[in-house]
Amino acid sequence: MTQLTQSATWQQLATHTAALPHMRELFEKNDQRFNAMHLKSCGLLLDYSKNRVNEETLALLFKLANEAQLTDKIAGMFSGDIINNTEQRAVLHTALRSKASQTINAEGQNIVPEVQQTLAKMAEFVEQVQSGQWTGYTGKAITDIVSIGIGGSFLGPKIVTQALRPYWKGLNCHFVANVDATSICEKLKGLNAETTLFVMSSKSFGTQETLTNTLSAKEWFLAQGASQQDVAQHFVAVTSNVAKATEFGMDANNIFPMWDWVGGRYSLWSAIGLPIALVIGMDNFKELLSGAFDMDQHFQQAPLEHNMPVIMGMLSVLYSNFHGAQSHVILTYDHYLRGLPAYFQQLDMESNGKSVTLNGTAVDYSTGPVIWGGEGTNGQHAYHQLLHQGTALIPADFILPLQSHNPLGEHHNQLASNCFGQTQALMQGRTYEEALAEMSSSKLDDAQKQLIAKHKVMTGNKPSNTLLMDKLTPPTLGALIALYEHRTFVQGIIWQINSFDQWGVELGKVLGNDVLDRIGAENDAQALDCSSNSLINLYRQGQI
Ligand SMILES: O=P(O)(O)OC[C@H]1O[C@](O)(CO)[C@@H](O)[C@@H]1O
Repeated sequence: MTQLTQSATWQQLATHTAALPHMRELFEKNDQRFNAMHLKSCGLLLDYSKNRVNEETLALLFKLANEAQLTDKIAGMFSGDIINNTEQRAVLHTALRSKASQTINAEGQNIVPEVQQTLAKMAEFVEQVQSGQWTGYTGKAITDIVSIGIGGSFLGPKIVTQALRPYWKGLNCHFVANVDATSICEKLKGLNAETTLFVMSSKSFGTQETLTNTLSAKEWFLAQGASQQDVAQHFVAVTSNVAKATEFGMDANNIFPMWDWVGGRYSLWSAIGLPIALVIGMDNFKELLSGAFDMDQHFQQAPLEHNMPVIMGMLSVLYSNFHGAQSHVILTYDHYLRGLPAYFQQLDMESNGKSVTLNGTAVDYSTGPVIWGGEGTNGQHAYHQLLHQGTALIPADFILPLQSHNPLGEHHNQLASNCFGQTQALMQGRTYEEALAEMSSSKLDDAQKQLIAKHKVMTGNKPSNTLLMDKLTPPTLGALIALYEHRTFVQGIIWQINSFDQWGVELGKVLGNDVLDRIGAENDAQALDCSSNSLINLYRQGQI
């Protein structure tokens, strides 16, 4: 057993959680439960009262957090400690939303001035493109941005741009990530090369999908009548590999920097967010940063007991390690936030999908759960069935802005009612007696009623958090995303894992390239396992 699972607090949590009454009972006995278990900060309200906790559970969870020296670890991340120990890097995405007056050192150097310079460069570029001063090769203003990237260099900009649709300033934005040619071909259909600007985002400038898509975009651009020297006007890059980007044909002035101390899935706050800024404007982009900054302050300063990311992170630990939960669902009751579950999936699963501790010991407890989800109310007519009556325990986060950007008749009342109704149903469930009573006026005979009642029973006691905001705005979105970033960090600290590397994903890249060589080779593949050899050879034949 590891020290963690042997610890007295861990053992106490195991005993305590097994004996905790049903949430229905906890609510019946305490009508102040919401008052005691909600928290407001950074434009967000977290109601965590519908969780399998009482004061003692929370006290034990905070004890566990203290034993993991969570407060010191938070301070360490913000001050640039090399916490990504396998890549020997600091983890300073928080510096990207810092104030100009701050000093934050990475490897002994204050990085705030570079961050500010990059923001200024972005602001200048955004202004030029939005105002029409930056023109395409025939002198026309830019109308469309095509953002090419993958993973962290794609999903953040895409989801944020989608979420902030009401703040768009006039430019259209299209995102290409998949190496499947269908993606880029479909996106380019209908675009005019004269008015299209490509933003190539790749920290390494070496990711196969992004390079291939960018080269295809360039070929398309040249095929439309543009020349090689027009490339610089239509292709800009965000990368830490300036040499490779200039080799590609980009003007060194149009290359926006990235740094080793920013992980891909934490990078939307950097120049990787350039497509966001082009679409919503630099002022709104800065508001997004300021919402995240507020959450950073809260995370660093609030006591653990009143700290939103800490509470959410520790609740996740509770369900993963003491209730056997293998997954966690994120349900956004806002159409603009429909992409957020996928973003949080990347954030959490790439960060906490680990099975050895920082010092290489195999864990003997569950780490990151599967994160999934979708938009309410659609899921209620599909997979919510399993949430209510399936055998797996799946903690849920419900996210709802109180005011809609599109107030229309009864829509928002219905949306909110569904959101609250779901959390209530999950918590209280329906007993056999209640199910039977509901059928009292039915003409069915008793045996049939009893049978159906059994099928209608919902055990309840299913945990959920509800996150509210007044309205979805750049700062509330910034705070919301930073909240989940820090929640992910908290879990990683308790589990003693490195939340900032991704060796599994890296292996996939290497093997993919190896297979590509074999697909293009002259002779049939033979050196791999028989399944891989056969699949490659079938592919070479082009038919089964
Ligand atoms: O920005 P790059 O270097 O193209 O990498 C893209 C993505 O690839 C990964 O390294 C792994 O897929 C992600 O972490 C990263 O965001």
